[in-house]
Amino acid sequence: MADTPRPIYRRVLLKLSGEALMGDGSYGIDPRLMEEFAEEIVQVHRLGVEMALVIGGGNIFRGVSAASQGMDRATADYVGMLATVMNALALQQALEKRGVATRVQSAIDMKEVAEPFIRRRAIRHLEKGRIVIFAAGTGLPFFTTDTAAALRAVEIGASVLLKATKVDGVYDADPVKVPDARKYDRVTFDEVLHKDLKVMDATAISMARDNKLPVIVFNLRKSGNILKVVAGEPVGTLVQGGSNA
Ligand SMILES: Nc1ncnc2c1ncn2[C@@H]1O[C@H](COP(=O)(O)OP(=O)(O)OP(=O)(O)O)[C@@H](O)[C@H]1O
Ligand SMILES: O=c1ccn([C@@H]2O[C@H](COP(=O)(O)O)[C@@H](O)[C@H]2O)c(=O)[nH]1
Repeated sequence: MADTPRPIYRRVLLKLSGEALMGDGSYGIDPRLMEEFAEEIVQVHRLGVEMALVIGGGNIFRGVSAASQGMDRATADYVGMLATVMNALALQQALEKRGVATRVQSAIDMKEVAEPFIRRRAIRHLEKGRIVIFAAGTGLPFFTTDTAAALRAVEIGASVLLKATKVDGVYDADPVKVPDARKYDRVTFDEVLHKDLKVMDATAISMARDNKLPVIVFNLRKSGNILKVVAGEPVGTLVQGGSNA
């Protein structure tokens, strides 16, 4: 029997791609995938890792796309933030089915479905072993859930920001558009910014850099990857400060 993985982090912020939830569909949530992701998150949580989650909304609505078709950008962004609340509630349900206590905290007040975001309360939930899902991004238009993830990670004192997405790391060009793009095992925040590598937005990268928060970008669609990353296995790309030597 395989050894139980030993986590190297005490508290993590896991950012889940909304788009990855679509699976092979073109919109919404693939229920089978949601169950798979929830199962893996619960396995990591059972290792004793304090887990906070941020989930994107790209499977339902992206403000910038709607704005390009004529919708007012701020309004479109509020719709996008509400989309992340839908994903958060669906994920909460999938986690709680597995017997884990969770709390959703929303950056936009909606007391019938979620707690408001209160930093000290979120930390207390984590200390009590609850999984906390941060919904509605930062609560502000013109931002993204990647920035919300970096912000919340810093606020709760997470040791690392894990960006679980559709690609298996940071490349020297968008691998979806450039088939021979080369993947980095490690890259600095400054390189990501200077080369304008768009795997995460610049605000999120700057916030992580300024607060010395390491970021690991990896593929959510490869089963077992979250466990591997938390156990310190070299999966995806590590983005951090300093040199890559
Ligand atoms: N240099 C790069 N290296 C890796 N991926 C890149 C790069 N440039 C652009 N990308 C794109 O960035 C995407 C990941 O970021 P994006 O913010 O769009 O998605 P997400 O955060 O996974 O989804 P969501 O917004 O739905 O939560 C990848 O799908 C990839 O095509
Ligand atoms: O702080 C935030 C976070 C998100 N938005 C809007 O929501 C959508 C979905 O989030 P993704 O990060 O793209 O998954 C985003 O396109 C924005 O429109 C926001 O305004 N502020």
